[in-house]
Amino acid sequence: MGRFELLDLQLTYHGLLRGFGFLLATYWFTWIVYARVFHPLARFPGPFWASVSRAWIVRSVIRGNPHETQRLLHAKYGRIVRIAPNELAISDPEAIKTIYGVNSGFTKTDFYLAFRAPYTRYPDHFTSTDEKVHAQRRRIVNGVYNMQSILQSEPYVNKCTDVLLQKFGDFADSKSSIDLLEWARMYAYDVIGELYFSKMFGLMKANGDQLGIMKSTDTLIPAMAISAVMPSYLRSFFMFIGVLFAETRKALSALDGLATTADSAVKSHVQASSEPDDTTIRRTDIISKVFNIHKDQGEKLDFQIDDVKLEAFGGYFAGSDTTAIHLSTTLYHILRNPGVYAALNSEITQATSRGELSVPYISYHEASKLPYLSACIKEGARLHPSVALTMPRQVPSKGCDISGQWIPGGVHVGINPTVVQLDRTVFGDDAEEYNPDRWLKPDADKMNKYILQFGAGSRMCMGKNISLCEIYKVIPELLRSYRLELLSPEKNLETSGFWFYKPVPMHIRVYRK
Ligand code: HEM
Repeated sequence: MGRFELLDLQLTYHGLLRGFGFLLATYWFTWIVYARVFHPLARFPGPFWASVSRAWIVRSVIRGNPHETQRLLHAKYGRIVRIAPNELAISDPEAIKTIYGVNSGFTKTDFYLAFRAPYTRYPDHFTSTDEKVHAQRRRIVNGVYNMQSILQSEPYVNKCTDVLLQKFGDFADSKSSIDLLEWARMYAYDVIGELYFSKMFGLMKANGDQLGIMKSTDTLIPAMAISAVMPSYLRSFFMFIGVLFAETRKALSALDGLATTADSAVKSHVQASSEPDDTTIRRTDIISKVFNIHKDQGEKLDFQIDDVKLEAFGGYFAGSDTTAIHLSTTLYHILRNPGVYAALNSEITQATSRGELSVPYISYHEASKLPYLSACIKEGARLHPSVALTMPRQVPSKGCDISGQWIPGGVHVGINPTVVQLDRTVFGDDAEEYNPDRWLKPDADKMNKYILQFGAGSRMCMGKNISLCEIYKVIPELLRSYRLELLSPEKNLETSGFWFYKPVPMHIRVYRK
């Protein structure tokens, strides 16, 4: 090739690059002018970069503190903040009903698709975005999750509590300190194992993770949360890159292990149900009840074995860490406030001596009648909800009015429980403090509708009763047998928030009473 031809080629190449650069700059310039001036959300305040690109929200989630950022944003900009070109974060407590109320017409956004397991026949309840399909599928299993049904599983929860109490006894004797969050997690995972996989995963017995199942959610949930806030066209690429990392592959193979456990749990039901002499395993746990729906009405409802397994996976993903966070942070706040701890202890001691709390197992019904315990648990959920991101919904096409502002249809809006549950107009000037007494005042019930800990409306948490059953039972059980002490009560709770609002390790010491 001659010298002039090479020069020509270089010029063409540079020309192309310049042309491409020019086009990109023009596109960005036009987009920024549109997003800032002409977009239907242009009048809403918020950080500049959030108004022009989703990169801002992705960065905020990668940093693991969207809850803190959003609180600061609302303090600076007010009740409605633009957190992405087409998305608003809302802090107005009255908007909970508008957005999440039954028949509000708001639907879950594509945010949730990032959490969906691939290749399922129907979407799982949590990620379902079609309200009609969601209502149909949820109706099939709803009865399994009402409190009456859940309480038939109390003996399985007691079994797990037994192991936890034994372990705490060992820690008391060996005078070793333990991480409250880690033990709450092992307990919550083992309960899910017992209820959905017909046996504990064995985490508490082994003093640590088994099959990598806790590590698996530690890896996958943050990745899913980051993926959920990015533009949907980038997600597959992001997930593909993720799979190149050994950590992600390990997390996925732990899920394979779980699938095998689910398979064998379901298989034992299939086998037992085909035995003629009625020697069916008469467990009254969740997997058995869900399996029985399949057995009795599977064809009519199109509820197959795979749907039974999907239910088990839902419990594992949605019901373990959420419960552990609620349990451990509530205990943390009780221990950190000596007055609260003393009052709760006295309530438990007196109720036990009056014969109102059974030995060896406190029942849910008994525990739920203790007013101060209830107040402590509600206050724990309020001050430290388990979810740290806005729960986004799409505004119905007719648009809506929120906080006195008109919001057009199609826009994504959401409320972050960690923001709204600290609202001073509802909870008072001490909203950032742990004060169970606020729930004992005569008109306290009015505050219930501003609690988003378990979501709201038709998308309200399905496993709420499972978690409440665990938490109401295990807290008085632990405090009745042991004195717990925080190792560093002066330290504030540090947290990270990738969808789940996780505290960092909280070390405690255990003493026998
Ligand atoms: C303290 C424990 C728990 C907390 C704080 C919690 C929190 C939540 C929240 C906030 C939502 C609504 C999410 C949204 O609208 O974006 C939700 C939904 C859900 N939760 Fe829970 N959850 C807990 C325990 C459980 C358990 C034990 C299960 C086990 C089955 C479970 C299963 C689900 C399911 C299936 C949904 C989706 C419901 C639907 O859309 O129909 N959760 N949960």
